[in-house]
Amino acid sequence: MSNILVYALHHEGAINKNSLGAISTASKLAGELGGEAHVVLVGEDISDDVAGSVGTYGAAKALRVNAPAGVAQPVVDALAKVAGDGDYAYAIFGGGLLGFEAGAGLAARLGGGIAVEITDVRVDGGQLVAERPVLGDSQISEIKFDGFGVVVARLNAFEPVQSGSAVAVEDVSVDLSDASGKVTVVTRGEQRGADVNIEDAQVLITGGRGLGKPENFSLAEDLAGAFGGSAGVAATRAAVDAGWFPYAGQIGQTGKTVAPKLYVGLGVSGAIQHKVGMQSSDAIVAINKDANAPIFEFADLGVVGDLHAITPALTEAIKAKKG
Ligand SMILES: Cc1cc2nc3c(=O)[nH]c(=O)nc-3n(C[C@H](O)[C@H](O)[C@H](O)COP(=O)(O)OP(=O)(O)OC[C@H]3O[C@@H](n4cnc5c(N)ncnc54)[C@H](O)[C@@H]3O)c2cc1C
Repeated sequence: MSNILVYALHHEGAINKNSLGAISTASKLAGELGGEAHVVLVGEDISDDVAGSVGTYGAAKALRVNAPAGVAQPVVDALAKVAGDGDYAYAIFGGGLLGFEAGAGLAARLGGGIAVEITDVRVDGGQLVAERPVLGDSQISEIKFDGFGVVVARLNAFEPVQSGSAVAVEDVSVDLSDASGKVTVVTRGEQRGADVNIEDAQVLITGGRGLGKPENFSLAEDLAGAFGGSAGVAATRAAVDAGWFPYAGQIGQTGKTVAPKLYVGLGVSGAIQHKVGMQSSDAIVAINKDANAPIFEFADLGVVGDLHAITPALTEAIKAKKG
């Protein structure tokens, strides 16, 4: 039997969407391996409702560890303890910086292997095979583990799928290592003070340097507003570096990876470092005045023209269509 451990990140009573995706994926894979997905939650005030809710995404067990949240070392201690007490072959993390840190620590602690930025995992010959895009996402490498395997997903790679019902919560007592007390979370908040969540948006309007000035992000906001609730606004690094938009909303190699149903680029050239963060979008629309802009090479629909004229007209058209 091969059970799979999952680390679930939570904040203010909600489990992180990427963690929910990891739970759903782990539960499906564990089923194929003849095992179960067991979820570890680390924190000081996790309610029964929050912890037990992991069962609704397929987990067979919710294991709650009373330890500081938000830093890697207590997570490593917690997962290593649970892994040592049970029959586990793999651990899956939903992505993000804490997942990288804790995943690497866990692999080192258990003498296992780690694969990061994973976009898919399957069972083959009774073991997990993880897929990792390489060379600017132009190729896929396949990774198998010799011993305990830690899989850290790329953000938004694993979709949360509801299945099952809430489970009883088991409290696990963990002796924290000395290193666990060496780092304390002082405060939490978005970098540069912005509250921008681009990963959950179904429609993302992305502003690039072609917007010309920060005030013109209102064009992107108006268009997102016309689409409605699930739409958001994001930016290229050029726009972020210019101080036009918060870093939390940056798509790309040094920003976030997104996969909305619809991506609309306003004055975005489509540099490779931007492309790697948005190329998994279901549909890509680009408005750019330069017919040779690289974004037209991978856009599903390209509009060559001045965004200042086209975007307000598009916003009105969407509003009219939506009534
Ligand atoms: C190590 C490294 C990491 C990086 N990481 C990232 C990253 O995470 N994310 C990221 O986005 N970039 C990243 N970059 C930067 C990247 O290489 C590009 O410089 C950046 O993506 C360009 O942003 P842009 O498309 O907004 O600007 P530009 O490349 O300047 O493009 C602006 C576009 O707007 C068009 N335009 C201008 N005026 C109009 C108009 N009136 N109407 C319509 N179109 C118009 C132009 O034709 C042009 O194509 C990184 C670079 C490096 C070296």
